[in-house]
Amino acid sequence: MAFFAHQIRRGFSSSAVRNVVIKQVTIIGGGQMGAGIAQVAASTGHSVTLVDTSDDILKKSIKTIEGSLKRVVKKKFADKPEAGEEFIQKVLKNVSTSTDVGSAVQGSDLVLEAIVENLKIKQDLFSRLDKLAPAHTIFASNTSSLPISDISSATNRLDRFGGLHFFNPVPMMKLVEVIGTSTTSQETFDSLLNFSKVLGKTPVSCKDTPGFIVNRLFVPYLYEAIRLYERGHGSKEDIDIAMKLGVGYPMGPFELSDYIGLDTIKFIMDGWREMDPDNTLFAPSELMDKLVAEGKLGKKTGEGFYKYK
Ligand SMILES: CC(=O)CC(=O)SCCNC(=O)CCNC(=O)[C@H](O)C(C)(C)COP(=O)(O)OP(=O)(O)OC[C@H]1O[C@@H](n2cnc3c(N)ncnc32)[C@H](O)[C@@H]1OP(=O)(O)O
Ligand SMILES: NC(=O)C1=CN([C@@H]2O[C@H](COP(=O)(O)OP(=O)(O)OC[C@H]3O[C@@H](n4cnc5c(N)ncnc54)[C@H](O)[C@@H]3O)[C@@H](O)[C@H]2O)C=CC1
Repeated sequence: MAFFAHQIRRGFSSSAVRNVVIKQVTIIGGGQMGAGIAQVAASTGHSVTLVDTSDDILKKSIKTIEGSLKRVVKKKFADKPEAGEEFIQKVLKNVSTSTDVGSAVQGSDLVLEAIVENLKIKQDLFSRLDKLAPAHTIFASNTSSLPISDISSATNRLDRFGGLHFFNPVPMMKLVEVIGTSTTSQETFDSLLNFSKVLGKTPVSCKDTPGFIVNRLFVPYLYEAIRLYERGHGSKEDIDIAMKLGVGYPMGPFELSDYIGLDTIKFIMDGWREMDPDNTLFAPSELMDKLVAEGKLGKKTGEGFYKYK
């Protein structure tokens, strides 16, 4: 009886496949997160295809991966620079790029999406991919805030769809949140959990609730720091120093907001406010709205709360 209940909870269906050992990975979106995940997957021996909308963006993604790998080997192969260079070349060989999602998903065991944080765009992508990818392929989203079940509803593979939420910078951050919806099969969930471990990360299991574990606690904190500054209760610099030295956070909330991207953070909060308008934790910030409207999105555009030039 317990086993049966368990099967229902995870939406075990006749179309469910066995535990998939993930070897070939397609990552859609070659921005900060997609490039980082591609790097870590390729470094752990996976064959990776990175997809974005133009070759220019993909060239930038590969440059980012190369730069990040150089930082990794500087530490890991400090006394053996030749072995370090060999490692970089081996990892880069595991990554190919494409602007054609149709061909990129052929033979793929896992399609992991890390494109813009917008439900409609993610749904459109997965709806197309559902028709193009092999039957056994697992789909996962790296969304920061959107319900996985809303994204997966655009497909016919509800049992083979879950969330894999990585943290920025991916090569450094050890956590992965693994999200199962009420229809994710146990096999799919286990495959995603195992994949995270093979990447050298520590997975935690999350319910499909807004912001999962980390962002539900973390994004309201970032917004409260901004509102505190707007109320004139502290300078950006002092708030950053206070949170670094007072509670040992490696970055202050303004530095970290710029690092993540103000568009991503604002999108998360706007979505939650729409769902729960009376929750004061989700109150907006005029300054955040203004900076995003001006295209000052943080480090990636050269300016956010601070300037980077
Ligand atoms: C929005 C969401 O949905 C979820 C999120 O991601 S929320 C954001 C979560 N992330 C955080 O909270 C990040 C907080 N910051 C940190 O942990 C640290 O500041 C950090 C890991 C980013 C950098 O570490 P640091 O010691 O403070 O600074 P830094 O001197 O730049 O880096 C030290 C070493 O780390 C490594 N490193 C840092 N970033 C790296 C990267 N992107 N790739 C590879 N190696 C990197 C390098 O070895 C680097 O040495 P070099 O500078 O000599 O190359
Ligand atoms: N920035 C962060 O700290 C974190 C972000 N995330 C989530 O990861 C996702 C990506 O975020 P970032 O990498 O920061 O964004 P980004 O803006 O750096 O990169 C997004 C990339 O997706 C590409 N793209 C957009 N639409 C596409 C499509 N239809 N097909 C192919 N490529 C497409 C863009 O060209 C861009 O290169 C978002 O869902 C975000 O919420 C998750 C964890 C942390």
